[in-house]
Amino acid sequence: MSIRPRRSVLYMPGSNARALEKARTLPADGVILDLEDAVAPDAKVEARARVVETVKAGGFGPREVAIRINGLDTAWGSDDLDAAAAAAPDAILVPKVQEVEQLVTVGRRLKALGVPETTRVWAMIETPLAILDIKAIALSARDPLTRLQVFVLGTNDLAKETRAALVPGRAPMVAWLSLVVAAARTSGIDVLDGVWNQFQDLDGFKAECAQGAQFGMDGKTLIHPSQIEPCNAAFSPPAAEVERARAIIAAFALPENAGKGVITLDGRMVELLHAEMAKRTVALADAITAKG
Ligand SMILES: CC(C)(COP(=O)(O)OP(=O)(O)OC[C@H]1O[C@@H](n2cnc3c(N)ncnc32)[C@H](O)[C@@H]1OP(=O)(O)O)[C@@H](O)C(=O)NCCC(=O)NCCSC(=O)C[C@H](O)C(=O)O
Ligand SMILES: [Mg+2]
Repeated sequence: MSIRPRRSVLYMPGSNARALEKARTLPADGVILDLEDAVAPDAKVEARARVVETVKAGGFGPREVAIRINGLDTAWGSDDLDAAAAAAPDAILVPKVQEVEQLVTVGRRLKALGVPETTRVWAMIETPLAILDIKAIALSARDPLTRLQVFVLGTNDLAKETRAALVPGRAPMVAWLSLVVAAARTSGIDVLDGVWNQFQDLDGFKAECAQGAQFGMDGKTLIHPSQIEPCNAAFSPPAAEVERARAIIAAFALPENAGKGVITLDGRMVELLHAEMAKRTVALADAITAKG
């Protein structure tokens, strides 16, 4: 089982040269070089050129690199997509995806441009229509044309579009967040939680990381470097969980348990499904260790 950790993915405005420079050294699992909401209209064209140059220059090591383009219904989206395609990052993040057709359009363009299949598509889930049509959007990942790999929650836009409050604990959004995770799991899509805006409130941030991890999300999107380390910790399997997972795998490998579907380990029932979960936990832990 091969897993790419996506615990922490840091946005940086494409217009901020200093931030882009730091992208190669920060301990985030990934970075999103943003051309959309973090960049003012007057700075969009210059930011696009800077982001493309940055990605082409490489040097990101194990960090996954995504470019967030503007929507294809804006004045910049089409040129952003062509420019991002030429830079061939690990992923192109499409904002405000709310119907499958948007992903098909992007997939067709990448194919027509001959972009290597290693460049995948990530979709921002941040509108009411996306939430209501999340099953169809997730299932579209089964068509290789879409290259769909990751859902990125846009909780700020969700708050804007629905008028739901952004409050600690996120009670107004809980149903949407867990629905997105369930849909993603139908089609092998990873889920990144939305950002925590009050970046100086690290306790609040840690609580939201823990909540995202409990929902089953794979990681969280970030806005400030100070959020990276606590986020990595929150989305890494705890040592005790990894130890227990290794014990479960070892127990099922014992000759006396051969062919069994259920066993007892330390007074608890353990089924083969727990062994499958344990293998994933160990694979994730090993992938994190391998990153160094
Ligand atoms: C939020 C910020 C504007 C704060 O900036 P600032 O006050 O300058 O931060 P600091 O002085 O504390 O910075 C300290 C050093 O860290 C570097 N830094 C800061 N932020 C980043 C970053 N994101 N990436 C890389 N490096 C960063 C500074 O350069 C300083 O470095 P040094 O010079 O060496 O001391 C700012 O953090 C920021 O712009 N964050 C990103 C904002 C962003 O990208 N927003 C868009 C994505 S969020 C979104 O759109 C969500 C979604 O769509 C939704 O709907 O919810
Ligand atoms: Mg948004």
